Amino acid sequence: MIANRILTINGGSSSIKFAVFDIGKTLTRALVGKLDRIGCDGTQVKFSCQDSSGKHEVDLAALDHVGATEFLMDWLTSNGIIKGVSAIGHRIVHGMQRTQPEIVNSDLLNELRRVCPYAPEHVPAELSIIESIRNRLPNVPQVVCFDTAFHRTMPRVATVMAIPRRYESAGIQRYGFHGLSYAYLVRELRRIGDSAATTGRVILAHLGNGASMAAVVDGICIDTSMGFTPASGLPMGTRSGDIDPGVFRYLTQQEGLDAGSLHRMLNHESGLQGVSETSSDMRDLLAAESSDQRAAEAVNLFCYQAKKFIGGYAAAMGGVDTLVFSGGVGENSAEIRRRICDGLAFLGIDLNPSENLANAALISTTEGHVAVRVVPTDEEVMIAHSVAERVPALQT
Ligand SMILES: Nc1ncnc2c1ncn2[C@@H]1O[C@H](COP(=O)(O)OP(=O)(O)O)[C@@H](O)[C@H]1O
Ligand SMILES: CC(=O)OP(=O)(O)O
Ligand SMILES: [Mg+2]
Repeated sequence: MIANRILTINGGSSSIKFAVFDIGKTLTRALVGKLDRIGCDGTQVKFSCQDSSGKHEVDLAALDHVGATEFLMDWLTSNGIIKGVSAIGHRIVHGMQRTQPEIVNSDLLNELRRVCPYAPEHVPAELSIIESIRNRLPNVPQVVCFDTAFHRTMPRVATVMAIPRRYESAGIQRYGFHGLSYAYLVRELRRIGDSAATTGRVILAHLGNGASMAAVVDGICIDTSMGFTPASGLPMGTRSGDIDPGVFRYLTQQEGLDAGSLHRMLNHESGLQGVSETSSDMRDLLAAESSDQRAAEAVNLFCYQAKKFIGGYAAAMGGVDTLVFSGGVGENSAEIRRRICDGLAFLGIDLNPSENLANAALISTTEGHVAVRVVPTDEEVMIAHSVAERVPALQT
């Protein structure tokens, strides 16, 4: 087989991000793109893609994940890209106890179908993408990379849930997510020579639509804010984050919500969207907060909870040497970083305002003991590396 390109697919609950890498001595990104607003009733799906010839954008009808995948594969085929693809890699949000990327076969797909109830927002859609590609390209190897794998090093004290022990056998525990992003950030810290990624205490903040943090000691994850599902921890675009279980009883008894509507409310109508009543998008809220108290409250709630997680992880690790901001909010919003770090000088966290405003790679002052960094994450390149390692024909 002539191995020359890897396609990566990062299927989210309402989006598919994709990239194509040329395989040479290193992996070179040839193309990136995204399909947005998948499965949103009556909403057009937007396709956008950037390659060396420029940007391509198409407005599509409302589509589910299979329809969006079919469009993507048709587009890649008609543009002559798919014939160069020798292997395909996917992010799978939940892998239970799995620690390594795996090549897809029928047995693995059957096993992963059993994982669906653990991450119903993500895994069914991710599997439907794999199956649709498999029908089309049965001879192209596909590799799955698990978001949970990074967190498998967490000690029991961080994974056990304080409910009756018997539920553990049903798999109820903290798993943690955003692991491909965290693995990339640790790798990047090492590449730039931050020794805390090898021997030290690091807090990684992946603040995007989905938002979480991880505490990493000597390169090993010891705790993370997402738990049994990606709905817990920090408040997010539309997810509540941590919530008092008493709310479930109240809402089921007083408001007549059933399990399905509770799930929908906590995953799709909560977080920034729920509190602001206008938008799940941090940019919209920052623009509106001076004239809209609800937007201001949503932003403040996000920053306050993020600050508390940093304090908690500093306590868990006995201090912190490096703090990393990543994800769409973490990489781009100086204002959010400023508010999160405000008042954390007692931990040695002190931002340099001009570097912070410039989204510089290092945004802390020399007076602070903590190196505060902005590192753009790259889940796609982590997937591509895993594909190159797992598919023997691709190894150079
Ligand atoms: N300049 C910015 N200022 C504030 N928020 C931003 C900025 N750029 C992007 N964001 C926010 O990043 C979030 C999306 O993050 P991203 O990591 O791209 O999402 P996803 O989880 O879908 O991958 C949105 O809330 C968006 O408003
Ligand atoms: C795991 C998770 O929450 O992923 P995303 O942020 O892509 O929704
Ligand atoms: Mg994301």
